[in-house]
Amino acid sequence: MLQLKNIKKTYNGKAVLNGIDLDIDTGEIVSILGPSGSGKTTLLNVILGLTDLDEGQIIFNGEDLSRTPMKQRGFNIVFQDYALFPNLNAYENIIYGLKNKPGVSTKREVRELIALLGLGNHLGKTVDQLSGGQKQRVALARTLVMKPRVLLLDEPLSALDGVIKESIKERIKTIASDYNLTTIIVTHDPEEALTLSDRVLILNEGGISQYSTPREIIHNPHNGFVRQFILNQLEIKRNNIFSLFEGAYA
Ligand SMILES: Nc1ncnc2c1ncn2[C@@H]1O[C@H](COP(=O)(O)OP(=O)(O)OP(=O)(O)O)[C@@H](O)[C@H]1O
Repeated sequence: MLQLKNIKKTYNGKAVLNGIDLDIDTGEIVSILGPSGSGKTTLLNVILGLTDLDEGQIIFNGEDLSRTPMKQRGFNIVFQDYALFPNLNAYENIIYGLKNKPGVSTKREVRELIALLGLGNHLGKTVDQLSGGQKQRVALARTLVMKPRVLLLDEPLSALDGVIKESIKERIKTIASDYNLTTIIVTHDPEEALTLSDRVLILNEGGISQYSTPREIIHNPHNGFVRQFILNQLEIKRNNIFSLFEGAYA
């Protein structure tokens, strides 16, 4: 279990995270959802160890990691822009991290992961020959071969379109369940958060507005912000689609 206790972070005198308390069960998918500037990326970076926290604790399976350097936490992130090495092909990108830590994944495990992510036919392609969805899967594979203890994903679906988005979503769910891997995802899209996650953390101005299952958020929004920001966005999306066809059957 990953526990965040009273996490605080201030930039230039402004509280960006103002006391976040959170428990995430092992194998759970949690989305961090909120408007621009609400502190999503800062929270992700604090968990990763890229950003130091000012106050509070990060406890993983009972071990206090609050001051543990990023590399020793054993958490790993897929960045929004994938950050693949352009001079390497897909396969070389996937196994890159194993050069320094051989044996973390066996050849068989790497093969299984490549099959799971449907990358078998794309291994020889250079990065610029890969589509957005393929790049995302290579980035996921490259991270997963290192067997992170927690997987962090920064806006993993934002650059992808409809069908590809659904396919990546399903793969993320499969990975979290097959590997019992705690997965934390930053998104600004309520639909993504609600359809992908076991629980959704809704941030507003550095504080928790609601932390619940998608079902609970839909049926029992805890406050006006959740209703306004999250549910209204979904309603607007829905109405936009339905208004397109209004009168079509008249
Ligand atoms: N390194 C930094 N130095 C100063 N201020 C920062 C720094 N990083 C983030 N901030 C500020 O902290 C606040 C939260 O930023 P953060 O990037 O966490 O928000 P976010 O919810 O991820 O936003 P977005 O959806 O736009 O990416 C913003 O006001 C931002 O300007």
